[in-house]
Amino acid sequence: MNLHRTPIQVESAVQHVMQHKPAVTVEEIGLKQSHGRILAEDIQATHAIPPFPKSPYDGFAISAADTAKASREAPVTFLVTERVGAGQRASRPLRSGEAVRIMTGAEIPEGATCVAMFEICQTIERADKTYMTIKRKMENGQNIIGKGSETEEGEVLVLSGTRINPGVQALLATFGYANVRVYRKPRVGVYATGTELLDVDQPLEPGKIRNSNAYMVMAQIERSGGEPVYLGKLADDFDTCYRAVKNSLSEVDILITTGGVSVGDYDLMPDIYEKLGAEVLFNKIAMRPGSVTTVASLDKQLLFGLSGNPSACYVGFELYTHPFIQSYLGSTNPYHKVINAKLGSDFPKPNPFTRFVRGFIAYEQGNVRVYPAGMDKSAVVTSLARSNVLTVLSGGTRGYKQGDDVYAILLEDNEGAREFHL
Ligand SMILES: Nc1nc2c(c(=O)[nH]1)N[C@H]1C(S)=C(S)[C@@H](COP(=O)(O)OP(=O)(O)OC[C@H]3O[C@@H](n4cnc5c(N)ncnc54)[C@H](O)[C@@H]3O)O[C@H]1N2
Ligand code: MOO
Ligand SMILES: [Mg+2]
Repeated sequence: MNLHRTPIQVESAVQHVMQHKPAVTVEEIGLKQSHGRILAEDIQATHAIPPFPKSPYDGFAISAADTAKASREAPVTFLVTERVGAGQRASRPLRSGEAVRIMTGAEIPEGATCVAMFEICQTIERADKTYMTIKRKMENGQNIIGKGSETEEGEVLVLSGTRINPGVQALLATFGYANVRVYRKPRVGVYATGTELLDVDQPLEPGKIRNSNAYMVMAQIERSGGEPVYLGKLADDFDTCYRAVKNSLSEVDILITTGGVSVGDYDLMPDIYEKLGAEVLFNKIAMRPGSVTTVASLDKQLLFGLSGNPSACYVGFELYTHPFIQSYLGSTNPYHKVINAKLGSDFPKPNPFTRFVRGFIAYEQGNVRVYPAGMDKSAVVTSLARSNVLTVLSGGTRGYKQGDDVYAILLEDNEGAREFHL
């Protein structure tokens, strides 16, 4: 076991991971299932919006020219010939002196050049006929949503690589995409290693703990857009772990293990990578927690050796596995967004390595503040429950004070970012 590892910088570790370009594949899925997926095709307007001139109001479709002389003193009267609701069409073109009672969204009848809202018109019933009077002049085109006024046919509206949000889904439906081409989700296998691990449904035993990492990581995979595949927990036995890891590689696109990456007697992952013939991209990063996060590559597949310590495991996933899953998804914004924020409370402990403090965001009097979510130790699990940001405290010899300017990495913003800089 080589006890001396050379730490690399966080950004450089991210680059090492992201230099691996996975072979993305595309699948076609139903529109209803597409929310949150990444588009693998541009969305082009298959027709103009609106596809016909339509009324934005409930009112009367008339010819504006007929109102040229209308005034309070001299109202103009129209014969109401028919009524059209949205989805209906007038039976014939409108003639001068006629009005069609029209509802919001209905097609403007031929011959009509404006719509007068009900509120400015008066309706009169006389001898079985309906008339409408108006006391003001209307303009040509007034209250008409013109054909193609929103978008023309053929316009590219959403680019491939974009996440499908509710608005994109509305566009897909508008243009008749009953099915849509999206990038296939990578299957991300998860093994939790550790002889001390109990299943969730097992009672506590002396010296043992329940396996929380696997469930945490599976939720992180889902949050990042991947498909988690739980492969189980493994006792710290070399042959068992080696065989399990080797055999699972053909079943998944990406493999995550938790635990066993440090320098302890039962930390088996370094030897497993060696026996597999995998190339270790890095096994020490200048960060806390998660400094022992290890990533190895084998036949174009990446193996993420996340730490066993829950907070270290969590941070290692968000910094390195998250963008890789996103790049598997063909996303043009694979990274978490990094924003400027003010530190909400003092953080007196200095650290030579950059810290990624699990925290939460608050908006106070127009300021974005970030607060630590609880105890800030690698072995801690409780603070993770309240975390939605990683506050970045650059390494150095000083602690941080309330109000200091810091970066915060947003974990629950699903738009992402094109680049990642700290
Ligand atoms: N001599 C040194 N010791 C350690 C170093 C070091 O540089 N020199 N690094 C420390 C750091 S930093 C970390 S982080 C941990 C990393 O440990 P491992 O990744 O090897 O993980 P394990 O030893 O397997 O477990 C560590 C810890 O986490 C608990 N654990 C493991 N799996 C789970 C799970 N699925 N759910 C919940 N908790 C889990 C395990 O019981 C241990 O308590 O090493 C330091 N040591
Ligand atoms: O890798 Mo350890 O989490 O730095 O604490
Ligand atoms: Mg260990």
